[in-house]
Amino acid sequence: KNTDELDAKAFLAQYNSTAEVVFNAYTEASWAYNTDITEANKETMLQKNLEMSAHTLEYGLKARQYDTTDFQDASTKRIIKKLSDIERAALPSDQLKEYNQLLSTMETKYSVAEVCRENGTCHPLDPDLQKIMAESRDYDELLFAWKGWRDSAGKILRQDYKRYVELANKAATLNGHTDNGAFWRSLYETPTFEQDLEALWKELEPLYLNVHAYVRRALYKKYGEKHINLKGPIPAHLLGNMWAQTWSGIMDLVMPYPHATQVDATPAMVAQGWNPIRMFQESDNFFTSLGLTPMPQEFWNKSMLEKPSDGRKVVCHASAWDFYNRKDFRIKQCTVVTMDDLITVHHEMGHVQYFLQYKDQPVSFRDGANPGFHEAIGDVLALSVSTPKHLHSIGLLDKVESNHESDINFLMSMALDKIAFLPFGYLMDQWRWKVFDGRIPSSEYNKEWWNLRLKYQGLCPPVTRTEDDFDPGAKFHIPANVPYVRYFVSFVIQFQFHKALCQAANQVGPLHTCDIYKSKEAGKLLGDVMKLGFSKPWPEAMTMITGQPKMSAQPLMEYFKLLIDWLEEENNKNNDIRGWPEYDWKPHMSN
Ligand SMILES: CC(=O)N[C@@H](CC(=O)O)C(=O)NC[C@H](CC1(C(=O)N[C@@H](Cc2ccc(O)cc2)C(=O)O)CCCC1)C(=O)O
Ligand SMILES: [Zn+2]
Repeated sequence: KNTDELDAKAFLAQYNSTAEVVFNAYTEASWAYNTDITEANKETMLQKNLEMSAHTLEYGLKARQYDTTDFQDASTKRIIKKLSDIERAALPSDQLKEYNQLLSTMETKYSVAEVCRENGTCHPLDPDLQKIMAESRDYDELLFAWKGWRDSAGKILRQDYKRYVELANKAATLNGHTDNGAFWRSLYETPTFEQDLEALWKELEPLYLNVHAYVRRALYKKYGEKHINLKGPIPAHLLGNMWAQTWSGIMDLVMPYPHATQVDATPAMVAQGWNPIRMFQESDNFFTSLGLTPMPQEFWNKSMLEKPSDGRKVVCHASAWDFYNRKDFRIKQCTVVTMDDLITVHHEMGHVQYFLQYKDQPVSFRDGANPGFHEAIGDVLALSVSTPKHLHSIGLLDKVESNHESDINFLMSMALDKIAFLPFGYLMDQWRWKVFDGRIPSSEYNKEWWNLRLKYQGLCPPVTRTEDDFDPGAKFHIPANVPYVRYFVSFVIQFQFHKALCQAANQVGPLHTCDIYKSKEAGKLLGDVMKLGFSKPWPEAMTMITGQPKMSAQPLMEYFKLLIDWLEEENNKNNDIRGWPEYDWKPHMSN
């Protein structure tokens, strides 16, 4: 083994400069494919992916030659260790080709899927089916979209997925992991990661049960006892979202005080003629108000901020892209003019801000401190933007009342996204970790999916599901091979960051009214952590922001304190039970 540290540093310098070229070539090809799905673009992307894996293999095998035990430089040790895991490049070349082919096939099938009516009109997920799921209040119309999407996008992926699992696991074991889920969890460098997550969930579950009970009562009023059992799970297609992962789509059905102030800025955005560019400029303005970096001109020139109208097939699922040349950063988003998408704009811009802040790190450190950090940045700023005070300041709410009823309305709208999301963010990778480690065989993919959906979210399918279905495949991240527990982590830590930044900004008053807009102190705190990238273990980054190294549910619960007390009282008044003891109840099925 080579113990020469200077030799290792020279090796890493060579890695870094060659990696930028190879990663850039692949990212350009992937962008070309994602923004114009054609066979030719797919072939080019697959070719560039193979070239990137060849580079990873060559340098990974060399990295493994070093014994870094006595190295002085912590960064050199850290990069050598990271390069030594060569992921899919460990596969024999024919299986690597098969694996890459599977991934692009699954993502393509998902992205081009649509649901057709008897009259022949067909609906893509974006924007058609998403709009139906958020806006329709017709039980059967919702069922048409919900079942149709799973028939068109989920079902057809089952066999591809089964083979993908085998190859992903093979690559993981060739890199010394027990399975692919263990590899994914290793990115958090936290031996107690699973226990920590379970402890957070146990702390937060009572909040979710109160929101679930309250929303179930509202849906009971709307859809009646044929479709809602006040002691049972909620049919999964009634929550305002295709996956019931966020529930703000049904805010109109659950608003506690309909006569208090509105919280939805969408009508004002539309009335004032906002367009996608304006939404991104507004977000850029918020970031620069904190003293963070403005989007470079190349971002505005090369991003795809709207669904193309020239008939091109694109991957509409929003995403942020680092082209690994320290200059080129883009967002691809089929933006629609709604408050929901203004939040997503901030989420994606948070990724690009992170790219900008760590762009001068070695390539191996151009990542979040952990994947949850990368997901949290944009959402932290969105917590300030979402306040009635801020929306009023940018002309999207005509009046702001700071009274109890308006507070409860606002907190309910936030809870329908942030609290409703927690069980979904947690269960997605519980299902995948069990698939990867074999606890869920392919013969039980769908049964176990619905067991987790019942256990954590208290949902049931509106129609019978069988193993002919593959409902997990109907959620982007599953066919797209994108881990998901990062979002659960993000939804917890973003409130820790929000609290810390509000303190840095000398904001007084309750956490849910804090707006860090224009605070250079808050911006510096966040910017300094983003500059680190992946160069330090994430507890160090957590300590830089919050003064302590752990994930904590306390700031989230502090933020929602008023609502938690109100819900407890309201659900008691209605004699509503928390949970779904009649767990095997099934909704009436008309057809
Ligand atoms: C090249 C590349 O892939 N880059 C990565 C970023 C990176 O790794 O650098 C990336 O852009 N990933 C796409 C993904 C998109 C979105 C998403 O999928 N969100 C989750 C969960 C959620 C839900 C509500 C919410 O408020 C926040 C998150 C979902 O919708 O289920 C869609 C809407 C928001 C974020 C993303 O941005 O995380
Ligand atoms: Zn994200």
